[in-house]
Amino acid sequence: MNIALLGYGKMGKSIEKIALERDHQIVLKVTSETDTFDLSGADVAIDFSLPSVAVKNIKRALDSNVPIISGTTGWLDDYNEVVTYCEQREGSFLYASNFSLGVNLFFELSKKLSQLMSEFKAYHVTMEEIHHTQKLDAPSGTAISLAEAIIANTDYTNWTLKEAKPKEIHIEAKRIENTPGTHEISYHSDIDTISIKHIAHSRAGFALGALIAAEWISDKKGIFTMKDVLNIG
Ligand SMILES: NC(=O)C1=CN([C@@H]2O[C@H](COP(=O)(O)OP(=O)(O)OC[C@H]3O[C@@H](n4cnc5c(N)ncnc54)[C@H](OP(=O)(O)O)[C@@H]3O)[C@@H](O)[C@H]2O)C=CC1
Ligand SMILES: O=C(O)C1=N[C@H](C(=O)O)C[C@H](O)C1
Repeated sequence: MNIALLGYGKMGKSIEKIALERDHQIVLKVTSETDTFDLSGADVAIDFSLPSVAVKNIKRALDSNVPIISGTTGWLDDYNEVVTYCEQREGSFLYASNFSLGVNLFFELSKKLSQLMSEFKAYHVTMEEIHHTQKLDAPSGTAISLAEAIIANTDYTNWTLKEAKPKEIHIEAKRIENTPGTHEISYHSDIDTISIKHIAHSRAGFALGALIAAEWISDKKGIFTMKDVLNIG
């Protein structure tokens, strides 16, 4: 497969390594230094760039009729607009806040736990996410996905980085050098705490998941999520 990398930073480079191992070719690498680019030689585009440029990149790929997956976080206020743009062009688009198999299993585990815990009002939920210090957005896209799923399955109404009021989920976003991504969800009562935690040991899981998604979407039309790719949930 001929792959265009829209963003060639920490994730773009991790994806390149695994792509070459899987016999794909990288035909384009776009960075902040790139003035103009041509996607005509690409079978699929993979966007891991910046919150401020992701929407423009995704639209560029859709305009070129190239299937696009995006892992960039922090731009989701524009998600519905991108979906409409994709539908109008009958294109192919997949966004995931986290491409790793482990986190996608963790999403399912958290959903089931939230359904169980919603009956037990003595417990309240909090979340902690830890990432490297270069991360631009907080909370992480993964933490937002986790919180939104809890909200959909319980009486919680919203998440906050500030002190939580009743029915709010407090998310603590910590930044520590060289931390690829850790997410922990805890249900606290006066008597005890129940926690589940996912720790990424490297970026390899995100990169492998992104490539699997790129391979999967390359011959499809529509708007997808990792649930479609992994067939879980
Ligand atoms: N969904 C998931 O599974 C994961 C998502 N992420 C998300 O992916 C994004 C990227 O992460 P990461 O690789 O660590 O970040 P980096 O900062 O390491 O890389 C960002 C890249 O985007 C490039 N860039 C800047 N401007 C543009 C532009 N206009 N068009 C295209 N590329 C541009 C940068 O260029 P330059 O090199 O010149 O600075 C750089 O190469 C973040 O939003 C992060 O949260 C990260 C890991 C997993
Ligand atoms: O910026 C990162 O590094 C990561 N970002 C994603 C997020 O915001 O959830 C996924 C992963 O945790 C790494």
